[in-house]
Amino acid sequence: MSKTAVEKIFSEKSGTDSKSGDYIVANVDYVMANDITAPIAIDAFNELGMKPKSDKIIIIPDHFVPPKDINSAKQYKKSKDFALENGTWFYDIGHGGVCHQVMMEKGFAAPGRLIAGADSHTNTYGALSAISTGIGSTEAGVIFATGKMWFKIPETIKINLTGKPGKGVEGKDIILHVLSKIKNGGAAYKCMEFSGNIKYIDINERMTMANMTTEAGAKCSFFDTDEKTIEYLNQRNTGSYKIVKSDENADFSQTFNIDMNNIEPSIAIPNSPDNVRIASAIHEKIDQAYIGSCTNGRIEDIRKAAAILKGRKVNRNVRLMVVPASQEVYNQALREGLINTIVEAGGYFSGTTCGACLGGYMGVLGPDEVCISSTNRNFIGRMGDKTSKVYLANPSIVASSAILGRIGTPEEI
Ligand SMILES: CC(C)[C@H](C(=O)O)[C@@H](O)C(=O)O
Ligand code: SF4
Repeated sequence: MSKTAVEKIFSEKSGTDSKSGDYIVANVDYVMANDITAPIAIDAFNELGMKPKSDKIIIIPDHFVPPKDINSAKQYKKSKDFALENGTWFYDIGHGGVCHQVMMEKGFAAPGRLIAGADSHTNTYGALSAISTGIGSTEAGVIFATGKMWFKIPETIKINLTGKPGKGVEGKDIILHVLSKIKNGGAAYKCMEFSGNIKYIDINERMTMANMTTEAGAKCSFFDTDEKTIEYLNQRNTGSYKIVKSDENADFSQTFNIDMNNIEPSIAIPNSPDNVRIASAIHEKIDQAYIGSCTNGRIEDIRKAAAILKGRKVNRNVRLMVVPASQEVYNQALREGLINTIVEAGGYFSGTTCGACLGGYMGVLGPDEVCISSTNRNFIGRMGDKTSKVYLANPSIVASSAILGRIGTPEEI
């Protein structure tokens, strides 16, 4: 029987011959939790009175670290104590970063793996042909103890990419375009598989796209393994993995044909990531420009921002925040002199954290403030006060807007 990639991986992990719609219990390769979700998972785990499957557990404090207040210090400490006591994988402040970026960098994400994470953007590792999905914190606690979890195998929506992205079109623009078609919730409990001309899309951009499949409600995402995937994996300590792909005649629940020639640099306007407009049509005045997060806080994103900021100045009415997605990204930006460029332009460059992406700290928006952001969500109050507004765009547009003092594209500076 022909199968989709997701059907193949779930069949293998459950030792069954299953198809979409089947309920199975699967062996999970890794389970990840962060400083918000690990404390809840630990409580659930403790109730079970079992020994932890430590080699499968990865704890990555990121949301409110370095701790911003006493409560976040308690969450961080509880996560860290559990990790150290039980010998799980643990990436402390100074060694880690935003959980999804760290999962990719440290080689946990690899083709054919099944990874569960107590964070909704765990979908990101589909960029490396893994099946990875966000789960509840208490479910994560059960995987800590058993190494297994039940799943309903999702159907797969095929996103068939034709053509070639034009000038200024990045992975962010492609996924915003896809979201504008598929809509918020349009892929609920489905796998979004990107196929066709993925050769034009670099791994960092595939990560951005896989990351934002969560905003369509997708259970997971999937890109085929190609030369770019292998090149990325060869630089990481992945151990062995198995390349899996959908059969030609597999049963896809829906196919979307997207011609990348028709995609323009785009912006999601408040208050939903699927509320997408052509970037050149938006000129709103801004108070903050934010580059960071698991969506677009990678070295490639910071390079793009620095190239635009070089020799220019951030508008006096704007605070530009650049927050690398991991310590590795930070270190690389330092080596390449990108931090100098950004700081000399008047930007604020911070250590790695989720921080303002979810309105936590380090750039929270006040009443009526407007932010252009390279992150993934612009819901009401996402980055601060409920009257504040968030526009989502690629990092090049965020950097040019920081210079202009209003939303604008690199062509306008
Ligand atoms: C706090 C965390 C559980 C949450 C998520 O699950 O996605 C956060 O990362 C977010 O982006 O909103
Ligand atoms: S960077 Fe933002 S979207 Fe990503 S895990 Fe952190 S809070 Fe969630």
